[in-house]
Amino acid sequence: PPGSTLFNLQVSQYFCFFLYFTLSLFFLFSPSFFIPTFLRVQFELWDSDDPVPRQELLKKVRGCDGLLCVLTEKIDAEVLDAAGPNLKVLSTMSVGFDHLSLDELKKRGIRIGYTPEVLTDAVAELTVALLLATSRRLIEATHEAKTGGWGTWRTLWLCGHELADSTVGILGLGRIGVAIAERLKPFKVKKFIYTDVEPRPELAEMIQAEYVSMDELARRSDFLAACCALTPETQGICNKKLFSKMKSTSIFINTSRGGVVNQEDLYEALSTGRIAGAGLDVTVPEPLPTNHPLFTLKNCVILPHIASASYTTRNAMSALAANNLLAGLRGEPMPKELPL
Ligand SMILES: O=C(O)[C@H](O)CO
Repeated sequence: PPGSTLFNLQVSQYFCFFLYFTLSLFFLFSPSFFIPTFLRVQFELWDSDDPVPRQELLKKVRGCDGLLCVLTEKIDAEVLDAAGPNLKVLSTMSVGFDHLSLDELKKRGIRIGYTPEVLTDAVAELTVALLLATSRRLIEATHEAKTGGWGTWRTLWLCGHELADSTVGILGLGRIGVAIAERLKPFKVKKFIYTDVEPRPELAEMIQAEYVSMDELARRSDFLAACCALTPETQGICNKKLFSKMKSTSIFINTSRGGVVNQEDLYEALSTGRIAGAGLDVTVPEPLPTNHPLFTLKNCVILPHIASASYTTRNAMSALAANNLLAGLRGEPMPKELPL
């Protein structure tokens, strides 16, 4: 009878069926049903490997709902003002976010996607390669071999420093620091030490790393790898004070951001033999001018910011960046969202 639970149940069953049927027909005959979501987004592509010129970016970003950028684009108040109030999502194809004005983005309620984890293996691998190239003087050695410097076998010629029995220090322990240590362990490293704003017990346990002060990190490390993000706190943190405490046989490696190093201080430390060598994948500025003093040093190996440059990783980064953007535009949780 009307009013009873059974009636309500039947009515709601009929209603659900009707709804289901109507919606099915609608989707079946709606052209948009056959179009994947990404095609329903209108987008403009900067189809070049060179960075988009600033003026072009300021012009093209106007009225956009989302923006996908790489680390060469400085996303600051000027870009966000040019974009206007439509902009809801920013997706950067990078794990680093020092090119983004976080305060400005937060103020405007713009969500941010980034690409951690997918590049950890590639960056760790390159860091190890750079460390070995620097400590075993590979670049100098190939140069000597090619240019006639290779004479008879000589006892101390091109001797470097080995990892076996060494202490490796990590400045800023995160996923990448752990991945570097995991790869270095088979080289018979004796001890891993690290410093950070606070101890990171879960990560440290994975590599049996000891938490130490910055001073101790400098004094004890035979190899010191900077793996920290560039923040106002870490800006120029690898400076004269740090280098002056390091062993004269130690090797400094940086695959994080050039801004964490005071390059004048590093030049002095390297040119005076205060430390044995440095391997840098990142510098300030990028590209580093070819007449920069650091390029004159044999004990400094400089790479052009290629730590994540493997086909697999760059593909994974771009897919993740696109998926972050689409999820953000749909108002859904992003696969990797930067908490603000
Ligand atoms: O921040 C990053 O993602 C790296 O520096 C480049 O891959």
